[in-house]
Amino acid sequence: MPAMLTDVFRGHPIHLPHSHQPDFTSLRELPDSYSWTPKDDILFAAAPSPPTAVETIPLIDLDHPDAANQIGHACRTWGAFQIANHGVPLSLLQDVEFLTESLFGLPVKRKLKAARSETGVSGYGVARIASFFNKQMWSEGFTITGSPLNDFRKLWPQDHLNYCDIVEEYEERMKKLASKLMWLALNSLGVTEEDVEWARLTSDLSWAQAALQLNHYPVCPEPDRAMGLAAHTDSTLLTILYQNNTAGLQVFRDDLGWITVPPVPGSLVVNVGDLFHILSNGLFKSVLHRARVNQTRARLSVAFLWGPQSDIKISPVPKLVSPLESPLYRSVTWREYLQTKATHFNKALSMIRNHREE
Ligand SMILES: C=C1C[C@]23C[C@@]1(O)CC[C@H]2[C@@]12CCC[C@@](C)(C(=O)O1)[C@H]2[C@@H]3C(=O)O
Ligand SMILES: O=C(O)CCC(=O)C(=O)O
Ligand SMILES: [Fe+2]
Repeated sequence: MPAMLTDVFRGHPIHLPHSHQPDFTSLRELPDSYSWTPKDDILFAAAPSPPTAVETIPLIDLDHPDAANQIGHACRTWGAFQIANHGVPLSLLQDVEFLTESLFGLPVKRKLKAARSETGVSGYGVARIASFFNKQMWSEGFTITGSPLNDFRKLWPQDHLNYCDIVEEYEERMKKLASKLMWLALNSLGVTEEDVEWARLTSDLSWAQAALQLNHYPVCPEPDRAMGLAAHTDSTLLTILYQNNTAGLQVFRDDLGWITVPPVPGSLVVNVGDLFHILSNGLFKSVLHRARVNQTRARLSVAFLWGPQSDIKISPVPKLVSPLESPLYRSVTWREYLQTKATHFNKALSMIRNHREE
């Protein structure tokens, strides 16, 4: 039985105030506990891109003959890109959006019946990274790992099976797409399946696993002072994100500041996660991103967080390490990395970095 994400935080309990989750719709003013300043997050006020900024992450057509190189370039420069012609039916994206809207539209009391436990991964609550900030985020989330059946039964006693079917189909499509994207990106560096031992051993993707994170950013009375989801990198190999038609996702570039990722109907956003940064020996950037909120429109997003089975050791592909240097990172399992992230948050990558002799 492979080690599952479900168990990852068993020894890492976290106390988050899910049960104090407000009914956002009833708040006419931003409570002080939700008002962010640069003191709460040093990047809070970092150069926001002007609304007219022309530069943003590329939109790549997966049917384009040069898609692999375009993806490789985007992974090296932005650590993120959008994709069109990805093969996931629009009707399935609409079903997932409908499910997400229905879930967060339930009364808070009902959602709390499926609250995430202190040592668990699945369920309703605030994002795990909330524990690293003094201020609260203007959002609510629901995480799915493994079967959502138990949680969904609590949320929708009557029609949970329909919702389970949507999740199952979505995850099936996403896992194939994620694998395709990973190989396109690696191929652009000259890396093939022969070079990645753990992926070579199984052809059916059984080396991989995923979590699905549903996010809801309600309408906010003072969006400029609020934060939907604070700046973070994902701990994944890749994350595939569906966003509804309301802007809010921003990615950070040292040279440009925060750049908004405009929603493009039918397309999906792809983020390079920390494990892909490690695997590529630092060539691909894991993108720092966050979600801002909106005064007139609620925002929804669905993140497919994809990585290897918890006990597979990920280390830089030898082909990408110069013979004169040691690999940039030591090897790490997803379990170990998530636990390091749960304790050290944005210092996690530097904690597994090999320090080179000067
Ligand atoms: C697999 C995972 C990645 C994640 C932690 C988790 O165990 C399940 C939730 C994921 C999520 C989603 C929102 C942002 C994030 C940083 C968080 O707090 O929970 C990510 C975690 C991550 O990528 O580290
Ligand atoms: O809502 C978004 O656009 C970002 C969500 C996100 O970063 C996440 O779920 O990890
Ligand atoms: Fe994220």
